[in-house]
Amino acid sequence: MREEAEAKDLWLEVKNVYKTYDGVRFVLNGINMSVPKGAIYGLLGSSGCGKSTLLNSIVGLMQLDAGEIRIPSLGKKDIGFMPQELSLHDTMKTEEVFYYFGTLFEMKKELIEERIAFLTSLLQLPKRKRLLKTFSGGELRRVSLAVSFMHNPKLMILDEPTVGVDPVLRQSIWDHLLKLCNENKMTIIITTHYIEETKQAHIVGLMREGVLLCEESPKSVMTRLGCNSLEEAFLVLSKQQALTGSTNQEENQIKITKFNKVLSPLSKNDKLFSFPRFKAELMKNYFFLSRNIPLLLYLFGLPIVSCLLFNIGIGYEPNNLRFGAVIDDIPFDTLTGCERHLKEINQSCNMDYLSCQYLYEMEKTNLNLKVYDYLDEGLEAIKKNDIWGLAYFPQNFTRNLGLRIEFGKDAGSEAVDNSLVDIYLDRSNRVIDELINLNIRSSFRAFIESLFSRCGWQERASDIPINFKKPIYGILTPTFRDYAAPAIVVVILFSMPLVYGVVIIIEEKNSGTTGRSIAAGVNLLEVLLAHSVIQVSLQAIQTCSTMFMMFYIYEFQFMRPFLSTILLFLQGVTGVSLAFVIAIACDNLPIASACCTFSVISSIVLGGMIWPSQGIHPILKPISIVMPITLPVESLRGLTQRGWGLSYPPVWLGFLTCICWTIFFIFIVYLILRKAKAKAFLSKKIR
Ligand SMILES: Nc1ncnc2c1ncn2[C@@H]1O[C@H](COP(=O)(O)OP(=O)(O)OP(=O)(O)O)[C@@H](O)[C@H]1O
Repeated sequence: MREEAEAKDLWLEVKNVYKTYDGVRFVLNGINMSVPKGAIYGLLGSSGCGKSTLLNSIVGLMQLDAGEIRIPSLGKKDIGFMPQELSLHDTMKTEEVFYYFGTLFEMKKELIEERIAFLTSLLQLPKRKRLLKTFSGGELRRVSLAVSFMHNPKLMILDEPTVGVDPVLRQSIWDHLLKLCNENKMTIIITTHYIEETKQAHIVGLMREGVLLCEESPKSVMTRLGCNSLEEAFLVLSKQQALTGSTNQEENQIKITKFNKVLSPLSKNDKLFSFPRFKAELMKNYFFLSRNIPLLLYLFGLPIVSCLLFNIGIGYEPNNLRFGAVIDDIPFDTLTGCERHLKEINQSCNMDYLSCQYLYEMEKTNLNLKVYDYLDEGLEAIKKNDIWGLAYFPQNFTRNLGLRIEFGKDAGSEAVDNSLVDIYLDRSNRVIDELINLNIRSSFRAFIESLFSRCGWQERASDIPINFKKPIYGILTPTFRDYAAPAIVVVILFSMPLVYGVVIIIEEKNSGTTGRSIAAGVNLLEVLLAHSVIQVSLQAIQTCSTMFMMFYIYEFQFMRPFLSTILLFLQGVTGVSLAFVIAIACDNLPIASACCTFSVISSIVLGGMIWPSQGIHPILKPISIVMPITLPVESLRGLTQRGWGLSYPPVWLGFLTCICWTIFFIFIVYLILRKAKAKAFLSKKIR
């Protein structure tokens, strides 16, 4: 086969190729094409006839349904490809684009500079320091054309390079192409809408509805059909095709099911990994990131802002909670009256007005008391949301409580029953309800302690006989913030790379940048490795800034700093690898965003941030345990709050979880990429 093509001196042969996107209509419908060495091959056809599909299939970015592409003597490095769309990051400068492709093609710096100077003058490119996003459409096409010339390839594949270019420049591009063919024996395949300009080509292929209607020199086709222009010849051939109806869509449908999926030889890379290509990718990612100030602010600012918000917004006790009281056992009907009385009793052992004494302690908490005259009035206030609850002191409360305190176990049941304070609550808000409950109990203890102290009785005898000693781990009075802090740190570091990675990779994919790089020789391993290096570096910075905020500025308990840092870093790497899975598997940004949101929300809900994983429903428990953040959160608690080391199972299980998930995600990425379909998918926007 190879010998056959070489014998004919063909650089490229396309044999009987078929391609359908929807399984119904054939965009390429049995195309045969032969491109001799050193020729300009003009591929002509109306919009949508399949030209770009054919070119993309030739450079290996698309899978064919049947047929064969033969490129016997050329590798990826020998091809210069200019896709129909720009497929370059528009936040890069012209010179950066040149350096990116130059590095990728392993060109020396001097040679790159030489080519920049030459191509800038030939194609009248704008200044090399300008960002692509400031260019007009025509200027962008010229830059795109220039980079495909960059490395003096043997075969140029140009998809509409002259669109939007003024006629004089168009002619000079054609002159240059002819010169390259004549002097350098370069072979060029060029598609264009301007049919007449292909008169200068050595061969024209006229394409319609996925079929090549003819393939011969412009002169020969015009002579054969007796036409004065190529435009006219194309019209005649199109009419003939319409009359014979030679597209045979149904027949082909049957044929194709028998064929295997076909890829161009150019889809293969010479090496699994090349350092210059990796370096070029790294360079491109760096340029992209360094130009994107909002993105940088997001990446470096968000961990800090999240920590700030967490510390400002979460865990502080709600204060000024409105609470009512109805006092039926004493003549004072306002708190002011109570206060006046309390001043009178001063430090004495006074057993009068005990409801007042209790309310006085209650007011010292974060309850904002309001006294009502009647119980109904107070209950109405709860219903109207004026107060969160109400304490009702029945008649003779003071006398009965006094009896209860004085006679203890000998106090009669009447004294016990009538010394109760009735509490009515709006329990619709669990957190506030718990807080009010706590305040009611703690102020009662304070009131009894104060009474015992003033009466010279053993103060401690009034307390419940339970003594909380200094905690073995943790602090004496932990708050919700202490509980949630390790989880929020893990969630931040897991979700940050997730969002960033997915957005960047999908954006690159959809803009065709990845596809163009792949056509130029980069492989997906290099693309992902370059992204990994950038992401892991960002991850390291984000880990340090998050830890600085939480453990240095906000002084959360922090033991085992080294192991904690490693764990958090690994957690971020898990996020990066999950980002790769989502970005490669998902078709578009909204679906990918939904996947990210789901991953983050399920991690927060099931990962032990809001509620301990030990209390999760038995059905969800196994899922919760294997979630990427559940065990790492426990591990971080063990490290920072208990000072445990790697020998403790809760600690090493966290590390193991991160490592296992990372390996699993990388394996999924590998499986997806192994499918040739993914290659076409990655470049689906290259048109
Ligand atoms: N990814 C895709 N999924 C589905 N259909 C597609 C896809 N890409 C192209 N097509 C369809 O295939 C047909 C051929 O498209 P192609 O881009 O190859 O045409 P073309 O000849 O290059 O057109 P133009 O000159 O306008 O660029 C069109 O009808 C187009 O809508």
